[in-house]
Amino acid sequence: MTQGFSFDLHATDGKARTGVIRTPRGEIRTPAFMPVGTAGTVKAMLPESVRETGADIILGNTYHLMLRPTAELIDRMGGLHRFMNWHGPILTDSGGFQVMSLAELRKLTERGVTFRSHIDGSRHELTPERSMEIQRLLGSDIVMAFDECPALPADRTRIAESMRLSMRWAQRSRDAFGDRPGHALFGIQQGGLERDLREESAEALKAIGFDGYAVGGLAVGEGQEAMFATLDFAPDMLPVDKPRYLMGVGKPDDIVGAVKRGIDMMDCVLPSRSGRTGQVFTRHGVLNIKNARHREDPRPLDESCTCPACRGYSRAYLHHVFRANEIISAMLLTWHNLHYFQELMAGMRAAIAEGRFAAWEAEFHARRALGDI
Ligand SMILES: O=c1[nH]cnc2c(CCNCC3CCCCC3)c3[nH]c(NCc4cccs4)nc3cc12
Ligand SMILES: [Zn+2]
Repeated sequence: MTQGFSFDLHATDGKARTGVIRTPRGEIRTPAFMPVGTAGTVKAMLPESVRETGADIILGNTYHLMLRPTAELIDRMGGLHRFMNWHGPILTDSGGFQVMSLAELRKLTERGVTFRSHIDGSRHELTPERSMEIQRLLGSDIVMAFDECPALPADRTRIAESMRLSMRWAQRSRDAFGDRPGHALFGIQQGGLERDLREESAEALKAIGFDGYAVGGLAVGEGQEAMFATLDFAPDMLPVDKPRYLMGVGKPDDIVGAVKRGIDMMDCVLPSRSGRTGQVFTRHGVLNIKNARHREDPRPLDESCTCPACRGYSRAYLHHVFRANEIISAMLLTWHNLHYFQELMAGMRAAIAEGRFAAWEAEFHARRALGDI
């Protein structure tokens, strides 16, 4: 076990778990939702505001930061925590997933991926070794192994070959990561929706040994039913005493279903990105503030929400500033959505600790069935 990094399980309720991940930069209450700080910022939010929403940890984005301003510059500035003034834990992704979805002229080989920057067309290479170096330069507390996530739909042969490549890259990530007390390296399980391939991947990762284990290869278009069917068996293949991180999830009901199946950590751009498009998450479901029906509505977004948007502003105002494309619109809607996602996590942590997760889940779904929100 990497010293300075530990995971304490406090309670379980069915497959749902609640606990704390301890790191030298602070504790992470699980189940945890991790806001995405793409290019060194959680868009439209000050770091202290992100903290106020209840987030214990944020994500940093290796792909964006390696291109601009470069990991070497951030290292010379004292690392990402100092650079962006976020002094809690940071998890950085390996860059691999973003390369495959954002970069141009990508070339994938056993060695890694070469690509051209979507910003200025410059040529770059990402390998397990380079990804570990970049994440070290950023000063990341939780480092993700360099993996390949196959785009679905893909046939079983392609999924098996991709998973086996990711397992070879997982070993190279582990070897290159070295021994960094207080810093953790997470492996990523692949294998699509196939039970035997997921098993082979889990066994390979456990043989290498990681401080935490991610369930990758999901939330890539398979749909919620297939994702939950896979989560009915995949997390159980991973060590019970280490954190389990489901990558890229998700909508509130995806998050609840994942926690119910034993997931401890999740990340998603949804609350921040959709906030900027006017999509608002409330306990009664989703609304879009640009809809004309909010034009003269004096009510807050959510009567029972204590965030600054709900304490100080009406839907009519938020409708106006959204339509006028005012900067405060992105600020208030992002704050509200991040606050809502953190409230969701806090509600589940308490429910699991008190052995009433099933009742909490039933109420979560019932609230959303109400009519006009
Ligand atoms: O197997 C995977 N390996 C590695 N990363 C994955 C990610 C990216 C997780 N968020 C990274 C963040 C780093 C900081 C910037 C923002 C992303 C996934 N995201 C999704 N679904 C959501 C999706 C998002 C886009 C297309 S699908 N499935 C994923 C599967 C994997
Ligand atoms: Zn609110």
